[in-house]
Order: sequence, then C-alpha cells, then structure tokens
Amino acid sequence: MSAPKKLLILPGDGIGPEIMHEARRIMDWMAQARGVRFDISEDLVGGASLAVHGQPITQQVIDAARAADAVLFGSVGDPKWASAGFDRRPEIAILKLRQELGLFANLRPAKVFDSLVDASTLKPDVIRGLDIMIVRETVGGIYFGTPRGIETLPDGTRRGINTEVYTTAEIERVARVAFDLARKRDNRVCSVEKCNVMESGLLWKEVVTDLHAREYSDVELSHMLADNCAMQMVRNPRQFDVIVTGNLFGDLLSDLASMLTGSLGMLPSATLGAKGEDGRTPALYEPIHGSAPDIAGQGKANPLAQILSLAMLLRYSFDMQEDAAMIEQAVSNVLDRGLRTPDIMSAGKTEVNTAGMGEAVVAELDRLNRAA
Ligand SMILES: NC(=O)c1ccc[n+]([C@@H]2O[C@H](COP(=O)([O-])OP(=O)(O)OC[C@H]3O[C@@H](n4cnc5c(N)ncnc54)[C@H](O)[C@@H]3O)[C@@H](O)[C@H]2O)c1
Ligand SMILES: CC(C)[C@H](C(=O)O)[C@@H](O)C(=O)O
Ligand SMILES: [Mg+2]
Repeated sequence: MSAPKKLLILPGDGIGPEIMHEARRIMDWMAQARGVRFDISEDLVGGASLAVHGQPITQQVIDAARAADAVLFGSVGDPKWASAGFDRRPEIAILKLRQELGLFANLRPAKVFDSLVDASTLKPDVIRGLDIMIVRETVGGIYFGTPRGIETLPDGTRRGINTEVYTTAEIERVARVAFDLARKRDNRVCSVEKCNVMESGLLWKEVVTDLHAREYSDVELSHMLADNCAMQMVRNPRQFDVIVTGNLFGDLLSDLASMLTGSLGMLPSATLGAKGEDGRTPALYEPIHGSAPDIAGQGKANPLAQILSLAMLLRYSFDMQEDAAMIEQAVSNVLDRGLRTPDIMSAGKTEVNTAGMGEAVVAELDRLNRAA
C-alpha cells in the first residue's frame, strides 16, 4: 500500500481557523466513512506566526510546504500588526509561499450554484449558469518587480515605487495553463492586460498571441483591456470562459467575480507550480477571501470557499475525482435545502452559523455516501 498523502494545513488568522475547522470536519468524515487516510500536519502562518516566532512564516513551514503533497491554506491578515512595519505583515506568509514554491498559476473558478442566483446583487438573468475560470499569474508582476520601496526625495517629500515586470517565460507558462484548461471547458480564452498604457501589457498580449498561433490555434482567443473587462464582467459575465491575466488585475477581477456567485465566501482557488523532476506539482489551495477581521470570532463566516478549496485539492493534487465531486454535490444540496450563512442569506431561507454549515455538509455527505 502506498504511503498516505502528506497534507499541510495552515489556518492563519481571523476567520481562517474557523473555516478550516469545518474543512477538517470533512476530512475527519472522509477518514471515518470512506477510509481515506491523509498524513496531516498543521502549522502557524501570518499574525499567528508573528505572535509566536516574530515572523509571518518560518523556514520550517516553508520546508514543510515543499515536502507536502499539497497545502490547504486559510487566510492571513490581522489589524493588530498594522503598525508592526512593512516587513512584518501577516500577508507576507502567502506571498512567500507562492514565491518559494513557484506557485505561478492561481485558478479561481467563479461558478453560480442554481439555488444562489438570488443571492447575487446582480439580476438572476445575468448570472444564472455562470461558470468562469480566472487564471491569475501569482509570482510576478507589480507584486514582486523591482525597483520597489519608499524613498525620500531631496526636497524631503517621499516617493513610493512598485514596478510591473513580466518576462516572456512567465507569461507563456501561465498562458499555457489557461489554454490547457480551456480545452477541457468551453475552449475560449480571454487574455486581459492594459497594453494601451503598459509595456508589460503589450508584451503580455504579444506572447499570448504567439503561443496561441504556435500551439493552441484550436482554442478561441480574445484580448481585452482590464478596465473594460471589469465592466464586461458586471454587464454580461457569461461571455467569458477562461480569463488569463497578471497578478494585480487577477486579484481585483476575482474578488469582483466572487460577488457574481453571491459572496466572497463562496470562491475557492488552487495555485499550482511547475511539475518537478520527482513528478510532483507543488500546489496550494485557499479561499480567495481574506481573514475578514470584521466578522472573526462571531461564527458568521461562510466556510464553503474553504470546503470547496479542499474539493479542488482532492481533484487536482490527489486525483480523487469521486470524493471531490461528492463534496461539491453535498454543498450544492445543502444550498438547495435553503441553508445559508449570513453573507448569502435571503428571505425565506434558514440562517446557520459557520459550524452549522459545516455540520450540514457532513450530514449531506453521509447521506450521499450511503445512497451510493
Ligand atoms: N489569501 C489571503 O490570506 C488573503 C486574501 C485577501 C485578503 N487578505 C487579508 O485579509 C485582511 C482583511 O482584508 P479585507 O477585509 O480587505 O478582505 P476580506 O476578504 O477579508 O473581507 C472582505 C469582506 O468580505 C467578507 N468576507 C470575506 N470572507 C468571508 C466569508 N468566508 N464569509 C462571509 N463573509 C466574508 C468580510 O466580512 C468583509 O466584509 C487583510 O489583512 C488582507 O490583507 C488575505
Ligand atoms: C493577501 C494578499 C497578499 C493576497 C493577494 O493580493 O494576492 C490576497 O488578496 C489574495 O487574493 O490572495
Ligand atoms: Mg485578493
């Protein structure tokens, strides 16, 4: 029998530990009801790590993430550390993990569950059946380009600097992920940049166009300026299948896309690296939202993005298609039955707290498992 898969769990800050608790509930159920064995370890990141180790992520955690078959991440960020200095931000934990593990392709699917069409602030007719995949580049662009920093000018005023940098290789590898995904979906990619203003955007467009002509001419390719894309996503989001874009635009567009599905608390993500010589693909799974300090500790957080991130982990890293599909089905059924955390609550539905939603998903999994 092969060794159990190594799973590193990093709950983080704010609502992170609360929603991770519900994902763990699912893992416990899988072990007990389906005999699924994982080699699970858990560690500190973000403000939780700063409080104990004085740094947002330790080398030990980075090494453990590298050694794991997959990482399930919660969220980081805590206003307590706002004045601790830019080098001691909790958010460094996720940025460092992406960089150190080479996690360059962040897959952010925005799918509308039928029973949540009324939860979106957009009209049901606009979002019913929506299924978009945003592929966001996550180790380059303005997040990491140099020069960067804050400098004091001779006249005593200050200047903040960040630089958008993309190389051909960085653009090509993320575009390849988008084209490959499109082939398994509706076969359409929309590449998003601002080539009208930024040279890095111009290069982005050229590289994607060249790669398409060389290797992916069977896929329909379109290009869109990022500002127009934000508008089109609200006007007519179903026009999109796969969107591929850089780090910052992808961050903004995916938060926007989450509201089409009803709530930021609904969107999971997978961030993948390049396959190594050992045949393993480094991967981290996390909700796209943050630590939500405004609702932390109140039992109000929606755990579904975290639970759906676990489903993505099972599908992409462990090839457990049946288990992943069963979790997604359980989530869908629970929503069909009218259970809602406050962020997706509407008239006539039943409000539950974070634990209530997790328990309901487990009960539904149990029902589906017995019926199978
Ligand atoms: N990957 C990450 O760990 C990550 C992602 C985004 C933001 N952050 C960090 O999180 C902190 C808070 O940032 P923010 O407030 O701008 O963004 P946020 O995503 O934490 O919250 C934005 C809004 O959405 C709500 N929300 C988010 N997740 C929810 C959930 N699961 N259920 C119900 N409501 C939910 C929050 O209550 C809040 O009103 C900051 O420190 C930020 O840097 C971390
Ligand atoms: C916390 C922050 C560094 C992060 C990002 O900007 O990538 C977050 O907003 C996200 O979407 O994962
Ligand atoms: Mg974000």
